[in-house]
Parts: sequence; structure tokens; C-alpha cells
Amino acid sequence: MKKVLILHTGGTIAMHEDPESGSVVTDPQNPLLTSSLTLESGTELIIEDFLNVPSPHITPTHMLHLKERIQKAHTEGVYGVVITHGTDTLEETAYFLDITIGQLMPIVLTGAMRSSNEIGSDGLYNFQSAIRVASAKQSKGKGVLVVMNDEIHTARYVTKTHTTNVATFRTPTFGPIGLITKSKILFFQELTQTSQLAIQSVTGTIPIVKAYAGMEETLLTILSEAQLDGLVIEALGAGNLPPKTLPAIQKLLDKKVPIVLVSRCFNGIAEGVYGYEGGGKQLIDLGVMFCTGLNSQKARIKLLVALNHQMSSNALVEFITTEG
Ligand SMILES: NC(=O)C[C@H](N)C(=O)O
Repeated sequence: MKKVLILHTGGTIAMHEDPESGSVVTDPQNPLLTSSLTLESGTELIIEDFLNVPSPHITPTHMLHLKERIQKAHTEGVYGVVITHGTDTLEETAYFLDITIGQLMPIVLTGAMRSSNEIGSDGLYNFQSAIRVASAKQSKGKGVLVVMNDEIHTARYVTKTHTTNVATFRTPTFGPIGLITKSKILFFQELTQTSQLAIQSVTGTIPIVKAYAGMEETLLTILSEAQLDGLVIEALGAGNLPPKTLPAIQKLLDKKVPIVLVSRCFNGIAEGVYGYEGGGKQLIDLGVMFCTGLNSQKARIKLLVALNHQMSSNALVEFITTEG
């Protein structure tokens, strides 16, 4: 028997549309608990109503608790884990688990864009697909996976791209890592391995700031006067900032606040290409860390995990600037 642990956490997949108000609301009883699934023989589900919250309510502390539950499951002979989750922050929980326990066993996150009683509800279908992926032998060693709409994505690069469409989860630049068909689970991309960091805490104030044309130093100056543990900046293009932000960037660096930079572009990676004032080359020389391939919300999780692993100086730079 392959034991698959199901950890429900809430989100639209566990909600319904209220016929009177038309709003999508939390269901006190998760509809997935009473729905019938077609499972492959030899699969046993262990179901836990871990949380029942919309995903904008999810915090790193919830992520840490999920990690600890999965580590315990590993000692209980569980083969794989499925986490049902709201889609708004699903990618952050998935990535957190990826860089802390991603190689432990197949861990698959899924959700839904239409709640349980809406026409064309995708919840039950995605849930069943996720169970198939979590119990497949090919899913071992792939890191944490996100299954939605018949596609398998890596936690590392997937992102929510559409507010309502069921095909919202996409992997920019690289595409999905696999497909789910009626009878098969197919993987067609190999990923480079990443390292996992052991952590017991998730403390730290790390805001995200997005750069824009004409940005001045006001917001960054306010941040330089606050007690920050780190800062993530979504920079322009290949990784550049308007020149007027530079004095405040310097103030933050003088205060030893680690600054991680990603691009606000949807595709590609941030690199120190330009030598002009505020260009990426200058930012790297100042000590800004360019995070390769991640979006800002995942770069924030990466920095949070690194700081809670007590990483600093060269080890921190190496970890942040290495792919994954
Ligand atoms: N589709 C969803 O699950 C969105 C919902 N707001 C959530 O993240 O909880």
C-alpha cells in the first residue's frame, strides 16, 4: 500500500459560492472531505484538515508547521504528500517547502480557481491529479511540485499568472516540467538539484519593493530608517534601478541590510549587464545580491530561509546568487 498524506489548508478549493450574495466564502466543512475520487489500487489516503484559511491568510509560520508535519510523515512510512492550498500564495508555500525539505518525498501542491459548487469547478479534478502525481514513482527526486490543469510545474519557477482563469499557473522561461494524461504521468525536463536548508524559525522583516520609471529614494529612505532584516527589490529589465534610488540603497547597505534584487520582467533572469549609473554592474559592485531566476515573492522566501539558517556574508551571497 502506498500511503499518501493529504493536508488540506483551505483556499477556493475548499470554498463555495453563496447563492444569495454571489460571494465565494469559506466552507466550515471542506467539500473535498465528502467527495468521491477514483484512486489507483494500492493507494491509501491519510486525510488531515490541517487548516481552513484563504491563502492570503497564510504566513511563514503556517509553512513551517507544514514542513514539520511532513518531516513527521516521513518517519511514519508516508510515500507522498498532497497539500491543497489557496492559489494566491500557493507558490510561496511550495517554494518554502522546496528549499527546506524538497527532496524528502514527493510533495505536491494543488488548488482551484472555481469553488466547489460553481459550474466547471476544477477542485476535485486537480485534487485527484495531485494524488496521482504524489503516488507516482517518477515524482521522486523532483523537488516540490505544483499540479493544476493537467500540468506539473516546479515549485521553484511556477507562478500564478491570471486572476481567474483555470490555466493560471505557468512557468515563465522554462515551461511545465510534466503533463498528466488519462493514463500517464509524464516528466520531460530535468532540473538542476538545489540544496535544502534546515530551519526551526521563520522570523524576519523582509519587505518587497517594486521599481518604476522616475522612482526616487523616498520609500527606500523610510525603509532604511526601519528595522529591516532584509529587502527584496523588483528591479527594471535585466536588473537596473533609477539613479535617484542609489543614496538610499547605499544607506541600507551601510546598515548591513541584505538587499536581494530580481527583475520585474516576467521572463528571463536578472544579471549585471549595464555599467551606467544605477545599472546592474554598479549595483553588484555596491553589494546588492542578484537572485537568479526567481520572482520577488520567492526571492523573499529564499532570503527568509537563509537568514533563519543563520547564513551571512559570503555563504549568504553564494546561496542567494546560485540558481534555484
Ligand atoms: N483560487 C484561490 O484559491 C484564491 C483564493 N483567494 C485563495 O488563495 O485562497
